[in-house]
Amino acid sequence: MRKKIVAGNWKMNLDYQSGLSLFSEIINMAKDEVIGNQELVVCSPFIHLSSLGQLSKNVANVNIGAQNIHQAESGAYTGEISASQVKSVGASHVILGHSERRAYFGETDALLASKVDIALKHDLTPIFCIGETREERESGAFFDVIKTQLTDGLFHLSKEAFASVVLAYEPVWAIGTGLTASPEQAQEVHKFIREVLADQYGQEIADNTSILYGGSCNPGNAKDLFAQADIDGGLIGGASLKSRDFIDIAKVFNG
Ligand SMILES: O=C(CO)COP(=O)(O)O
Repeated sequence: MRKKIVAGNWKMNLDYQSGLSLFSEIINMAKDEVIGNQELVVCSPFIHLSSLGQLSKNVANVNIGAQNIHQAESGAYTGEISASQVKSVGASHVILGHSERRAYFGETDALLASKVDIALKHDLTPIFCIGETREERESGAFFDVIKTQLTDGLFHLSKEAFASVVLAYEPVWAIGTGLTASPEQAQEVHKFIREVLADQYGQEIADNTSILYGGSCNPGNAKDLFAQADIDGGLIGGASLKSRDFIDIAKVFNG
């Protein structure tokens, strides 16, 4: 059975104290209310990570992650943060390939491939994001776009290395727009992704890879999305900034 995961992406929100308060609420609610085998991951800004690492030390079902890392080991890269640095404060995950990083920071598939490598080297689980723009959806090119993102960003990995990767399908047109992919639209792409994985790495890897959906996911639509055969959880933006909403989304997997 592949892992069910609900990950929050706080993006560039929350000052230090507000982040700590939100995270404290999340772990308290998770202890009382999240009773299945699902895993929660909170991907905060770098400034919070060390403190969240302390707060979540003994909380089995809540992990923390970064939203980016640099591709080099260390060195003269002013303003950047390395994989080993985020690992050292307790992060277990890192979001890579988010469409905002691709669009606003020029992150290419080739750059992302090297970020994936350094993440895995430091035992960080990449939550690797893929997804098409509105134009690519409307032109019908989206299957090709997604296959290229997978191929160029990830398929240099060995089967053993790929087994540690989590995927997130985030159609760009659904991010922060309130416009969610329908469960059927999302399932169609998730199923396609799993077929591409099976071609590349075999059926067992394809069956064991968690593929999350992201894009205006909220407590109102999570149940129908997560009920789809190939959707294994969510990568949540706006709704992860409210403890009640984030926990309610995670509770869909309580069973
Ligand atoms: O980008 C996202 C998560 O990484 C999705 O953001 P929203 O849930 O705010 O649409």
